[in-house]
Amino acid sequence: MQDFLKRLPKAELHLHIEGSLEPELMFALAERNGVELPYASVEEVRAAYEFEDLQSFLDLYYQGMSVLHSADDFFDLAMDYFRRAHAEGVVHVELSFDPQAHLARGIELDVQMEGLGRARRQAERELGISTALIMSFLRDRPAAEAMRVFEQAAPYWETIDAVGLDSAERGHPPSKFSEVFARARELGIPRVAHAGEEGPAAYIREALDLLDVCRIDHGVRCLEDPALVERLREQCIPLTVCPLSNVRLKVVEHIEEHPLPELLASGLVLTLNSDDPAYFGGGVLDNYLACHRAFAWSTDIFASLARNAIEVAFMSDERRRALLTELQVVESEW
Ligand SMILES: Nc1ncnc2[nH]cnc12
Ligand SMILES: [Zn+2]
Repeated sequence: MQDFLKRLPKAELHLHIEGSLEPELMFALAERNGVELPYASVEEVRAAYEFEDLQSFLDLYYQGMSVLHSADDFFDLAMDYFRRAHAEGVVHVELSFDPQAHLARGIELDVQMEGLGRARRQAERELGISTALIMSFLRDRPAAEAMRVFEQAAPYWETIDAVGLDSAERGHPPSKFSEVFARARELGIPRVAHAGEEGPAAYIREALDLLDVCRIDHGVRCLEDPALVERLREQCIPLTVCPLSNVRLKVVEHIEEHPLPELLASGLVLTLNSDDPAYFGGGVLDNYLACHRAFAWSTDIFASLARNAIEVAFMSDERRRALLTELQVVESEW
């Protein structure tokens, strides 16, 4: 099974590129940029990754990304991740990034976009990985700031595949960002949003009704509202589920208690993703393997999860056809 899961062509739809910053690279970039870290060693960083909830993780996540200064730093961050993902059989990565978190530290959007853009092109050329870029807005900061940043990003709208919504969920409902997302819609830019990770099922409804999103990131708390589950099923709204993240952020206590089996039984379109692989104990393959250990699913179920991700990804029809064929080959050879 391990071999099968590795060979499956996996598309990752929910990945914060800043959350892929491994402690080794964090130290290297801190030295490159003269940033002082509150840790003496890589081991000490890893030992600090004990989270009580989403906010306790976000505190370290924002601190960690303070080592990113130049376009080369963003390039190294993304390339480092693309190489690891490639080794796990990931063929398509949709990376989210948090422009406001970097702008607030004085790192210009041009710097962020240059580094990430260069890494995307190199990954496509050297690793054969296709990529999409999701510009995420921080829901715990003012909506007016998100709007300013989005307008400032006008020169890059063509290279942005979607806008997203992330950071501290509780107390920051999707409705706060109605205008920003309406602007994205007006421009023809697709929309996704974190909802129902720590926040209530009502936030998922809001994301659908007010932000007109085509996917929900996490969404696991939809199960608290059976009518909503039925709506998600009927409208085929995909959930980008991140099981290891949910365990590490105590959305669930143990992976065995994760609602994935119930979500599956409800007929929802599900995908498996890593969220913040450097902080939560592994990449996409580790998430597939964790589900294998916890739920002993058949190869058919894993193949259908991988197929869902390819089917709902932001990619060209030609690329989608090629990856679906690749998936079929792996399935038939197994
Ligand atoms: N799991 C998560 N939820 C919300 N915002 C995030 N930013 C990075 N990871 C996140
Ligand atoms: Zn996330």
